[in-house]
Amino acid sequence: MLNDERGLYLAISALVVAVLSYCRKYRLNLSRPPLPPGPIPLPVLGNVLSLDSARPWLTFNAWRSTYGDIIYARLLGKPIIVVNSEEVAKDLFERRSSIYSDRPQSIVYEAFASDFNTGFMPYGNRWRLHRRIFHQAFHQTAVPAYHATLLRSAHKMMFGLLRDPENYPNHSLMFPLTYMLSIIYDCETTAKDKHVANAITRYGKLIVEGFAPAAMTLMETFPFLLQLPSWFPGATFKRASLKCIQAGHDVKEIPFQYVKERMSANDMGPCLVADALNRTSEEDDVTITAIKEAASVAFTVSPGLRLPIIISLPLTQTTNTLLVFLLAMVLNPEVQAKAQAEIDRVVGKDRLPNFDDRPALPYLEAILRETLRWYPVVPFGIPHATTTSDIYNGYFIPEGPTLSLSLMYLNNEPFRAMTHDATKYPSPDEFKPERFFQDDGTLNSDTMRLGFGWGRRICVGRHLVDASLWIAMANFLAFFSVHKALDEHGMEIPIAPKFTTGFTVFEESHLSQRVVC
Ligand code: HEM
Repeated sequence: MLNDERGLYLAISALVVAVLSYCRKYRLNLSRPPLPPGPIPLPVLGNVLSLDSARPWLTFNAWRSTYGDIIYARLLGKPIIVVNSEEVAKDLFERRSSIYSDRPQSIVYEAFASDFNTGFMPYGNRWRLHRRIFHQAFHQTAVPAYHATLLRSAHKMMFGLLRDPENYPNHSLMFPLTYMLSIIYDCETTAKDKHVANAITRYGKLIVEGFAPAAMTLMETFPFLLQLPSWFPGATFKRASLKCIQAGHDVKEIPFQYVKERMSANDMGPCLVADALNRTSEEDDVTITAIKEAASVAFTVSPGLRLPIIISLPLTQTTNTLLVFLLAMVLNPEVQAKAQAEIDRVVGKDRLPNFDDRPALPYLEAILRETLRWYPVVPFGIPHATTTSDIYNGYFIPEGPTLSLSLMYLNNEPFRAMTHDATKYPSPDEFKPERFFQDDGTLNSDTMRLGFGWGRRICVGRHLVDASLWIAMANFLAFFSVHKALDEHGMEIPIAPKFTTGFTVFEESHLSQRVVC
């Protein structure tokens, strides 16, 4: 009897709490400003059925014309906020960066050895430590220390192109891999150092295989799939996860031990890991772990990469930008010729360009900016999330990790909408480096940093990327040209630019281009 009374009492209490909490939520909903406008969601599915999954930017563009620059939608129960203009992006990610610098989390990050990736990490102390390590190595005034390495890597790419011009996408992949291995681990891509490169390649391969976007959605929807024992029939995700975790451990440890051993043998040149270790006490385990993790981030991979060789995401982005540059050159031979004439005038024909030539080559500078504008290769950016709720322009922006306030859904077409905003960039689809010049013939102040994100999560590698792309483009144009390939009758094969969809885009029309010296 006593038990029954207690049970009844508990049930009534639970009911009262539930009703009160519902009323509180209801009152709060009534008293708070409205959510941003957006399409009406279906129960459970949200707006997922109206989304073009292969080309979500088409849906976002359609929504944009109806709902404006900031849109609220739900995808399978997950709220997302689509930011559709540069102005709103700056307001939120820069002016209110203390609120909008988190990242949405997923249970698959840890299961697929991606939780140590700075780009996916929640806003907090571990992320701050990573950013500090990157900042020390890659801030604007640190980058000239890498000029010699970048130049050497560009020359290596040129030798590759000279020997084997057909294979230029591959040489464009090797270029960032060569300089990054050197800058981070003082390691060459030679046979002697193969175990470092092998650990990186194995990690990349396993992540790309195991971390496909469809599998990721399945695991997020049914997290128990990751709890199954690995021997369980059909537990493929679990087995893939275990392999990735091992490879994730190796990709941090093997290159790190390589640096430590060479430091002990006094056989180490300057590099990110050695420099960071020299600044750190041996007992500071937290920082040492962060050094291992941050160093390997340059070699981390994302879902959906479709490339001839799997290297990392940051390096792939550099390669993809170079391939966009080559596409722009083959489609705009007059731009290529004008840049080559500038290089011939400033550098002459007896040597190759180096970084000292940069201020005297404004047209090449404009080509670099126009390449970043014409086709940004990280069309979705990386999603941001809020740490607290906010009110923006009269709209309520909810708090919480499920709020994916994201460049992700902002970009590709919307992001291209920013870089293709006809009021800022007239005739936006045309490749016109001239748009970056002022009436007096000098370059304007628009350095196209738009493609590297905003605020506290802005790309840490942007200054290095800028220097590496410039030196690669300068050396390429000084020595090579890219033209349309010829068919068996000697006629030019027309080029139809084709880009992969996904997190990072890869230009695929290279089969109808040829590089000549
Ligand atoms: C053309 C090449 C590259 C492009 C276009 C690019 C672009 C981006 C973008 C759009 C973001 C997201 C920024 C945001 O959330 O607002 C990002 C983040 C990041 N990038 Fe890059 N990136 C490139 C190369 C690199 C390289 C070479 C590195 C190597 C160090 C790198 C390291 C990172 C890291 C660590 C983050 C995450 C930052 C954070 O979450 O705090 N990126 N990048």
